[in-house]
Amino acid sequence: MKEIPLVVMKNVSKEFQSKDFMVQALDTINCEIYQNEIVAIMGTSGSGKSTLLNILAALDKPTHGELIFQGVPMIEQFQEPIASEFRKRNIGFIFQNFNLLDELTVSDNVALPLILLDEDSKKIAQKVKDVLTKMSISDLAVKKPHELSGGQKQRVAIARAVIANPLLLLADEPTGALDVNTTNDILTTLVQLKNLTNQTIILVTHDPHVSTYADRVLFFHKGKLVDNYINQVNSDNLSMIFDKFKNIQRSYLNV
Ligand SMILES: Nc1ncnc2c1ncn2[C@@H]1O[C@H](COP(=O)(O)OP(=O)(O)OP(=O)(O)O)[C@@H](O)[C@H]1O
Repeated sequence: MKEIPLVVMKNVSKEFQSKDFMVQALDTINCEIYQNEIVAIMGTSGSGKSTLLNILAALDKPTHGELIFQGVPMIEQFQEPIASEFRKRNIGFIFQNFNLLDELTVSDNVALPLILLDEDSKKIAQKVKDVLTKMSISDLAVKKPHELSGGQKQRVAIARAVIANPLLLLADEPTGALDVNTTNDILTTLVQLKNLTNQTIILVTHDPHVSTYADRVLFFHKGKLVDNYINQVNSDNLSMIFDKFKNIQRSYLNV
């Protein structure tokens, strides 16, 4: 039996109309994302990556086309207050700059999504304990974000993103502020998380090395989905991804 995709995009387009001209941020995107996949999104600046993440998170609405989430067309999910309810229940966010609240402890930062879901405080305490253990950061529970390294901050942010068991994790340059070793450590953690919990992760990156950790790489150019590379076992994926990205950049620069 064929697996039902977690997300289906059918002819999804997004246009931004300003006073004098129109920007085609996304142009007729057709794509399926499956459960338990890590999908990397690469593309030149302005190719529509952030617009795509915003639409997947119901922070913005496509101008044309259809999004189907778990087999159900998203219609009212693009309208508040249903949109924020949809996000709370289904989407976890990971950002380049972590977006932790400085005045709260690690535990309180991680608890936030469950507080927003009005969960019982005893349950929250147990879930926070469990997720901190899973992320190997139990020893950081009472620290404040300013006392942590970049890698530790991102681990806390990942714990916060997954504590409510969202179906989809959206990560915008999750390792953009980290050094190479910490980047590898965080990406290995995301892969383990995916294997452990069947998590689906969509991450935007400019870095071909980061994309080698994904199952699949989608390449965007001028709002179009122009290529799709499946990482292979025992293959030089880095060179393949690097070449594809370079070609897209070349055509962008017209050289
Ligand atoms: N709110 C908006 N109003 C008008 N134009 C917008 C808006 N948001 C994005 N755009 C335009 O849509 C296009 C795609 O933008 P987007 O931010 O999705 O690109 P990106 O691939 O994420 O770029 P980057 O890698 O630089 O972050 C760009 O031309 C951008 O200027």
